[in-house]
Amino acid sequence: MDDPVLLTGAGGNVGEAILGGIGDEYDWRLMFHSPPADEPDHEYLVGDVTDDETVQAAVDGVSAIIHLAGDPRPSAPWKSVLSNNIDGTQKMYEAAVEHDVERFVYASSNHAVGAYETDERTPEMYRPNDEFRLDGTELPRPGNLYGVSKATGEVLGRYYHDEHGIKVCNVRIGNLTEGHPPIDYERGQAMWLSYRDCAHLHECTLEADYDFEIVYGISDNERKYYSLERAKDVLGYEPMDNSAEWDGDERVDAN
Ligand SMILES: NC(=O)C1=CN([C@@H]2O[C@H](COP(=O)(O)OP(=O)(O)OC[C@H]3O[C@@H](n4cnc5c(N)ncnc54)[C@H](O)[C@@H]3O)[C@@H](O)[C@H]2O)C=CC1
Ligand SMILES: O=C1O[C@H](COP(=O)(O)O)[C@@H](O)[C@H](O)[C@H]1O
Repeated sequence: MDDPVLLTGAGGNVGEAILGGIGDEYDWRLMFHSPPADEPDHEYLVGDVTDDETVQAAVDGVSAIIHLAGDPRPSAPWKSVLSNNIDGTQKMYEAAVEHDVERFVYASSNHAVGAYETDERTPEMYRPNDEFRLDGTELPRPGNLYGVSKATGEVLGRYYHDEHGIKVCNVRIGNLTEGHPPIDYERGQAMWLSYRDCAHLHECTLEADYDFEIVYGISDNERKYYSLERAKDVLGYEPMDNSAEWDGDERVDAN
């Protein structure tokens, strides 16, 4: 990839995981919401994804976008997700099409499908021997307004792909936690995404050949209710981590 890759939300947790793993592999253009404390190693700009001028400057000349910026709180109120997540994502797509960007990788969420976790299915579906799997072909089923905004971001991608041909990969990220899986949290362990798997998965989204995809972004956890088949088959994702190999913050079954 010769032209820069735009990473929005670069100062957040997912941005940190991506840059920590594949920071040296690409010519990045980073977008921050507020000025970074330390001088970044890459070209960067500061601004809001709902601001047209900033978005135009951010997108001009890039070949791909990994769009992370937004309000990540499952409890986020409508006003915030409407602006930061939905309007911000639509503006990014519009500019991407205008500037002939080849591919758009969108940070969707487990919360776009959170309401599949019904009282009848839980907590068994968080456990290794349960066979219930979501695979990305199911309809969105959000359990909160944040999830509604993430599902809407996926649908925006569907529209911009179908109408304008941009390659789109929606990554329904699980629970990104650094170092070890979430502790005493079965749901989080079932959808753990380690930092190194997060970086590798995003590298796959930048390299693989696809048109429009919805994949799950989790590690290869023994206990899981999201299928990784699509991410493996289409993107070539080869996750290295598994929450079942951990007892709290201790690795009990090292690779
Ligand atoms: N961390 C996780 O486990 C998961 C994260 N995600 C998604 O991944 C993305 C990144 O999440 P995190 O890094 O965890 O969150 P974060 O809060 O650490 O990072 C988000 C970044 O976006 C920036 N931002 C927010 N609104 C903005 C706006 N209007 N304009 C420009 N920048 C803005 C924030 O300043 C922040 O640096 C989010 O879209 C979130 O919904 C989805 C599922 C799980
Ligand atoms: O989309 C997200 O999901 C993760 C996991 O959800 P949780 O409700 O089990 O905590 C969340 O931690 C993250 O903040 C959010 O952006």
